[in-house]
Amino acid sequence: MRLVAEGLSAKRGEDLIFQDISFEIGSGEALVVKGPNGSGKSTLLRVLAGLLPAHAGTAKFLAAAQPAGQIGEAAHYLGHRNAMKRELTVEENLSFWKSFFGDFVGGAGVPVMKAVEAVGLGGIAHLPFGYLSAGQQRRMAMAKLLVAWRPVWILDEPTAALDAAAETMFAGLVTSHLARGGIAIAATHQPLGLEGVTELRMTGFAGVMEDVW
Ligand SMILES: Nc1ncnc2c1ncn2[C@@H]1O[C@H](COP(=O)(O)OP(=O)(O)OP(=O)(O)O)[C@@H](O)[C@H]1O
Repeated sequence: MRLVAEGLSAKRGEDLIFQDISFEIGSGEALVVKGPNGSGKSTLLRVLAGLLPAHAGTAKFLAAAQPAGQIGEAAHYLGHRNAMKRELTVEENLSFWKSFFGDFVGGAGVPVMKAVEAVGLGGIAHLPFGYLSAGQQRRMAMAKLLVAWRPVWILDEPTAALDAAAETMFAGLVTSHLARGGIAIAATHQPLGLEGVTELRMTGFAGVMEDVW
């Protein structure tokens, strides 16, 4: 199983945000995307997840005995927002996502209550999501990654609003995911505590019209 990006570039409006990004990562590997504010990290992740079109280049998910596919179909995308309904309980939210996503070929998600325990919040799944603290909400958004199997995790600032213990917990989740043969791509300013990751440094062309450079 591999992700292969070749010559990717993306625009926002008329502005070219980045150009000619290529990388390849395989099963059990992680790519950490670094760079200053506005350098295009979130834009790159959104292109990889299929939420924005690439201006040029390709990004493919390749697995044995399957035709090359879009990465988004094989991926969980955890963006800046948690994508949970405040009025529904944690359990209701996670049950919704579990049935909505279903499992991608080759793996199975864990039961909702196990996912809640895995993020260290067993005992509060009956509460409306909106009652939780910012850090607890982020942890519950991470539980979403566990309830349905997706080989690829695309994570945008996953540990923002988390305390040190939660950062360690999250590094453990990603390490387990990689050990299961998964792939992770994370944009972050904070160290994730993962070993053996490939780093992609964005420099960014934000605000520069294409014909200027
Ligand atoms: N809808 C849009 N229209 C025009 N420009 C945009 C749009 N969305 C983002 N941009 C610009 O694209 C550039 C890259 O933004 P992006 O969010 O990808 O950066 P980032 O590296 O993730 O930043 P941060 O570290 O602050 O999260 C920024 O200059 C931003 O202003």
